[in-house]
Amino acid sequence: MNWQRRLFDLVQPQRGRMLAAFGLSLLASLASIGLMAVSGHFIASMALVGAGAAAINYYTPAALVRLFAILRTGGRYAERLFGHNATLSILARLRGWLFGRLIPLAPAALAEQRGAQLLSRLRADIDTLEQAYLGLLLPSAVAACSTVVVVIVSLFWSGWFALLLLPVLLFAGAWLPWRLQARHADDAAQIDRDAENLRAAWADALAGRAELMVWGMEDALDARMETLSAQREAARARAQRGLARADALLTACSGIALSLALLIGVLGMQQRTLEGPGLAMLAMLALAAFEPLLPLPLAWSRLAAIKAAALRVFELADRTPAVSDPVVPVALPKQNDLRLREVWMRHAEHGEWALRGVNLDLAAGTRLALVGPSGAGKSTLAHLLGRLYPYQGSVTMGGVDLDRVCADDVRARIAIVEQTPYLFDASLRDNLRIAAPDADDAALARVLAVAQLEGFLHNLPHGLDTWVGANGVTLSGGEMRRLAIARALLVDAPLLVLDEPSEGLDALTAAALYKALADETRGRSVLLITHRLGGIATLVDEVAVMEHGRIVARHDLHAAVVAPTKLPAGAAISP
Ligand SMILES: Nc1ncnc2c1ncn2[C@@H]1O[C@H](COP(=O)(O)OP(=O)(O)OP(=O)(O)O)[C@@H](O)[C@H]1O
Repeated sequence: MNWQRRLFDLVQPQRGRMLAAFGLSLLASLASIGLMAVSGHFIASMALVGAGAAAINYYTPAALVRLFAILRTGGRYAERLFGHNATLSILARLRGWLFGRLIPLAPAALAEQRGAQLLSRLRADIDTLEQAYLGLLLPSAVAACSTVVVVIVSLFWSGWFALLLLPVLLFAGAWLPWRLQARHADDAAQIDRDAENLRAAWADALAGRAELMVWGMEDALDARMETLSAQREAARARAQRGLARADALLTACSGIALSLALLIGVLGMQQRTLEGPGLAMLAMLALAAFEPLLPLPLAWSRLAAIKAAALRVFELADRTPAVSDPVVPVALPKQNDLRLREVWMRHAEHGEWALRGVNLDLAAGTRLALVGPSGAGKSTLAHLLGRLYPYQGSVTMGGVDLDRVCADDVRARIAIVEQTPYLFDASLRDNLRIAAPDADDAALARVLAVAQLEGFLHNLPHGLDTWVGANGVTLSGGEMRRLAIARALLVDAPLLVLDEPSEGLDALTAAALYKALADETRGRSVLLITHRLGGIATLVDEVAVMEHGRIVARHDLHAAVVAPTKLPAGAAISP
């Protein structure tokens, strides 16, 4: 299906609003043309009456002038109202639809997209698509229908005039805008590319402004932005010149049409087939016929950007989620024994394997620390358990493969605290309630206390209503991580996976955290991913060592001393 058809199908539910806006816009346009034509006729007639040349019916044209004037003014107002209403509904529909498509894609199927770029591009693309109706389709449809009506009306006055007017209108209303957009398609693509690069550079510069200042990179970034802006401005100037030329040609065409009207009118008067008022009316009609065509060059210059935005949005929306729920999902049994057999996983389709045949048994109630050098694949294992990436091999819980279970069911059994958790630009309360929307303040305070944030909460003037800022910008790394732990504790999951929970914490707080977590998760399984082995014996009973995507050793912490060669360099266990 081509992009126009898909876009049209998508906005189908708004067709009532779109049709209403079209009807009103056409009414306003025809009323405007009618007003000019009847006024021309009326003024010329009145002049002739004044010169004593004729007597006329004064009331009908005067009433028509008033009617057209009212319709034009009212129509324009209602057209704006309905047009913008239709556009906003289209925007809401497109945003909702795209959001629904993108969420299942994250993060695996969007792995190669930079977050800032994706965000800025989507915002801009959806805004561009919004113009497809109000900025392109509506003016084109109104211009086409108005032209047909003008030509039919002209036929009643002069067949010759209609015949000669038609090609001029077609040239100005169809050929000119089409030629303009075809000629400047490259410029439009360049403007589009530069705008996207500029937006991404801006987003990066804002997010990484501290680094840029520390490393003195502001000048380099300024220079890059200047180059991009200059390129974009040059393309815009070329496109503007093209637009100005098209506008000038359009004005020239209306002059030609006026000349034709006068020529044919004068000839008609000589042959007594037309009178003075008829000539004035034809002249005004010729001029007014170009009014609906005036927005077309600008409207059609948007086509390339709209097409590019639509193709990008559809390409993204058409991606298949890397992990999707099975067609016929199986329920998880009550048992919570986790077993991994020969599990292989990578982050991108043709990328390096991050897990290379992992075998791991985690019987219900087991508390295990997963240690190993950086890049060994520990966090990847956590992602796998969160059903965020596809894997090969077998991962079962209670004997049922997680592939056969709905991701939501898996996440109700396995709560994961990411190494770099994400906090939303919302209050502390809202960030916690993502995990348990019905949790009351007492429950939130309780899990915050387990996460050793009781004092922190106590010192906040706005308590749970405190705004944490975009990605928890107002919090320290350690506070963010503990907030994420508190969030995970709200889900009473039988298996808790903690990725570096003590990172950024002083030794005393880390020890208190492990102790509180041990009490809180009594009877449940814990998988603790960590580099810092100090104090872990409070929380876990066993240690597994991971290297190059495999588990290479496993030891009972309370029974044996861990083989030093299998621990990351510099690590030492102190119970
Ligand atoms: N999103 C990603 N896309 C591509 N490759 C990734 C991604 N995340 C991790 N990797 C790669 O996968 C491998 C395993 O990374 P992982 O984060 O699981 O290691 P880790 O043992 O948790 O390391 P650390 O202790 O430093 O957190 C690494 O080679 C890493 O570069």
